[in-house]
Amino acid sequence: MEINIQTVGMTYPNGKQALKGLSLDLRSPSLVGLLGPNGAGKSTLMKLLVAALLPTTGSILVDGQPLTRVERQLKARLGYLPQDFGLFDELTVEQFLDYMAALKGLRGPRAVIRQVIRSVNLEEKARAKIRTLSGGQRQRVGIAQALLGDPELLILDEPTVGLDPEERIHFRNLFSQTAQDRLVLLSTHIIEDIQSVCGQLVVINRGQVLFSGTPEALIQTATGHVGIFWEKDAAQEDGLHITARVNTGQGVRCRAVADVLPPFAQPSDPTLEDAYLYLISQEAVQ
Ligand SMILES: Nc1ncnc2c1ncn2[C@@H]1O[C@H](COP(=O)(O)OP(=O)(O)OP(=O)(O)O)[C@@H](O)[C@H]1O
Repeated sequence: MEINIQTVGMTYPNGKQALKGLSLDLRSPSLVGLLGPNGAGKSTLMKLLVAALLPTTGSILVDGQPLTRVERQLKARLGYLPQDFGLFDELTVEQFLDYMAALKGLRGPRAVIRQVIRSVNLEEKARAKIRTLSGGQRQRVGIAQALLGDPELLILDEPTVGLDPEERIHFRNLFSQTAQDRLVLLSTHIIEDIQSVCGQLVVINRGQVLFSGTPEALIQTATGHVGIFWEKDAAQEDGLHITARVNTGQGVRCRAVADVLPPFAQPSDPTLEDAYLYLISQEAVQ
C-alpha cells in the first residue's frame, strides 16, 4: 500500500488552520512514528487518513487513487485507534469486540476475537465488563478493536497512553511485528516508543512536516549541537535549550541543545530525544 499526502491543508470550521500544505509519502511495509508537540496536527492528519475528516485543500492518494473515491474499500483494509474512543461500559470485552467485528463485516468473528484478545494480553478480562477495567486495560481493548481483521493499514493515535512500561514494550514489539508486511502509523509523545522500532520518523509542528526519515538521520542533524556543562558555568542560558538537569554531589550537571554551543559546554553525542528537541527549538526561534 502506498499513501501520498499532497499539500494537504485542514482548517476547522472555527478558523483554526491545523495543517498547512502538508506533503508526505508512506509506503508499506513500514512502521512510521509520528512525533510532534501538543497541537502540532498529528490527530488531524490521522483523521484525514481514515477519512473521518475531509481536507480543505490538497489531496490524499491511496495506491494512486483519490481517497474520496476508494474510501469504502479502504475502510475494510483499515484499523484505527482514535485518541478518544468511546467504549460501551456495560458490554464485556468480548461483546464489544463482537460488535466492532460486525461493524467491520468480519467473517468467523469468534476466532478473530479470541486472537486479538490474546495479542493484547486480555484473556483474563475477556468476560469482564468494560466499566470494571483499568485505564491501561481499556487502552488495550482499543488496540484490540484496531487489530480486528488483520488490517493492511493500522493508524494508532497515541496507542501506548496509560500503559505500564512492560506493556509498552509488549505493544512496541507487537506493532513492529505487525508492520513487517503492512503499514503502521503511530503517534506518540514517548520517544522510546519509536526509537528502536520505527524505520521512518515524521516530525510535524504547526501543521507542517519538519522532518521525515530514519531515526538515525534525525540524530545526525543534532551532531555538534548537544553539550553538557555545570549549571554554574551557564551564567546566562540564552540560546540554550536545557534537556536535562541532574543533581550530583558536585553540583547540577546540565545537558542542552543549541545552534552554537557555548565554549563552556563539552560536546556530547546526540540522542534521538536531543535531536527532536533541537529540531523543535529551531522552529521556535524562527
Ligand atoms: N474539532 C476541532 N475544531 C477546532 N480546532 C481543532 C479541532 N481539533 C483540533 N483542533 C486544533 O487543531 C490543532 C491541531 O490539533 P491536533 O489534535 O491535530 O494536534 P495533535 O498534534 O494531535 O495534538 P496532541 O499531541 O495534543 O494530541 C490544535 O490547535 C487544535 O486545537
